[in-house]
Amino acid sequence: MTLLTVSGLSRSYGDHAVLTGLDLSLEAGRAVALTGTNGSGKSTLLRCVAGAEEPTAGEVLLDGRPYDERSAAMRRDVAALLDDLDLFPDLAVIEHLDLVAHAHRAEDPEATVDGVLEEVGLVDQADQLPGSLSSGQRQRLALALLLVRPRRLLLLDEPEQRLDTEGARWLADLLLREKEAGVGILFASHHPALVEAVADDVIRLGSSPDA
Ligand SMILES: Nc1ncnc2c1ncn2[C@@H]1O[C@H](COP(=O)(O)OP(=O)(O)OP(=O)(O)O)[C@@H](O)[C@H]1O
Repeated sequence: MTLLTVSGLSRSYGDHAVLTGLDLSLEAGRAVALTGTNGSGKSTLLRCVAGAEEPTAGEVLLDGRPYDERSAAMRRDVAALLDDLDLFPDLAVIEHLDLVAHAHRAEDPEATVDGVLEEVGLVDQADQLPGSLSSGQRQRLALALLLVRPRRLLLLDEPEQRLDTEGARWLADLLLREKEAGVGILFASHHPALVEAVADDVIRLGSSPDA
């Protein structure tokens, strides 16, 4: 069964048609990259798939069924890093991770959180508040929030942003490991090396060449 199927997806803002009749499918353990110029519709597509935005036409199926973000069971399968990360200003890094791990009933939340802090390189920042993090550390926290919860589909909007060179390589390894674990990944990126390393298929939105 195909993990994610998007068919005939269109999204317009007024008379500006951003996406018209887009089709894609993604199998478990594979990755599809969305590339294209600024404004070509990558974030719009990810937001429509995540249920954060209503498509003008078309449908999004998860395991062959219409994706409904009101269903807790379906939400559990889909972990998204979009452009809208909201953090609690008075909860430390580790408290954010604890909260999400517990909310998603991770098997051993403490061990999961400790392992993820190590994985994303935030052990020394575990007790810091979000406002005191560097922008790259904040991005690492955003990624960590995906890793402490169950997931079968990752939706990632420019996951490489604000990461240093080593961080970008780590991210590629991380996403390859996610694929090996059977997770499907749909991600938008402006980072050719990440796309090359991780994507099985590339969908280029818009028509003019990417920068
Ligand atoms: N709420 C909105 N109202 C009007 N226009 C919008 C809205 N959201 C997005 N757009 C427009 O839709 C187009 C696609 O935007 P989108 O953010 O999907 O592009 P993108 O490919 O992700 O770009 P980038 O590479 O800059 O992240 C842009 O022209 C944008 O201005």
